[in-house]
Amino acid sequence: MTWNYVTPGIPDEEFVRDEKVPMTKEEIRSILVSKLRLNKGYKVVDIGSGTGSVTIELGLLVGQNGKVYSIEKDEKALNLTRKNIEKFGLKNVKVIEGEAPKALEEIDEKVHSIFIGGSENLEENIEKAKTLLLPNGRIVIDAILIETIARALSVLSDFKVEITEAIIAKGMKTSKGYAMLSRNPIFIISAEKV
Ligand SMILES: C[S@@+](CC[C@H](N)C(=O)[O-])C[C@H]1O[C@@H](n2cnc3c(N)ncnc32)[C@H](O)[C@@H]1O
Repeated sequence: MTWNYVTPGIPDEEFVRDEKVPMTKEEIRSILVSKLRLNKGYKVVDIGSGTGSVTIELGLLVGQNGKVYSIEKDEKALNLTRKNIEKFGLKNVKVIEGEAPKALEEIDEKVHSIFIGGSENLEENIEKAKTLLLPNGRIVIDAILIETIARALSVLSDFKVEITEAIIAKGMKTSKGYAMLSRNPIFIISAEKV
């Protein structure tokens, strides 16, 4: 299927995937993208792009005058990010190969929002991300571990913070009807520069 929409929450099956590379699921992507508060022409960063699913959502939303910097350190994941960028025909993404925060040094302009989906070097990444943000810029982090919330909060005292827990269940058709299957709860930390 060709994807002709800018609505967030692209179905998971639209992406080129590999079971060894974890992907942020479509409902979670919808929430976190809304927390990034985007507009056409915005410049955004995806730290730990994995399959590239968030990068693709961001690229479609900011449009051709916007820009997405997509950072990934793992070769297999990078390969998937590139394949998905190609599949969705995006021309507004710059893929940066390497580990943040060092890889963030390749970004030579201020940005509106930064998404952190990879938790390695989290505190350092948040500190570096702060220096790249425009006024009222936002940092959004998604996490599986409750410890990640504490780590993020330890370096966000100068930001206005909101924490959301998303608990999603999906219907699975059985012979008797739909049974709801729960997925892992995900924490979404949204922080705004004040
Ligand atoms: C949970 S996955 C991200 C999933 C991604 N949002 C998606 O939908 O496919 C986390 C990714 O972040 C990467 N990562 C973790 N810490 C990183 C860092 N400091 N710099 C660059 N990549 C990082 C990992 O290699 C992994 O691919």
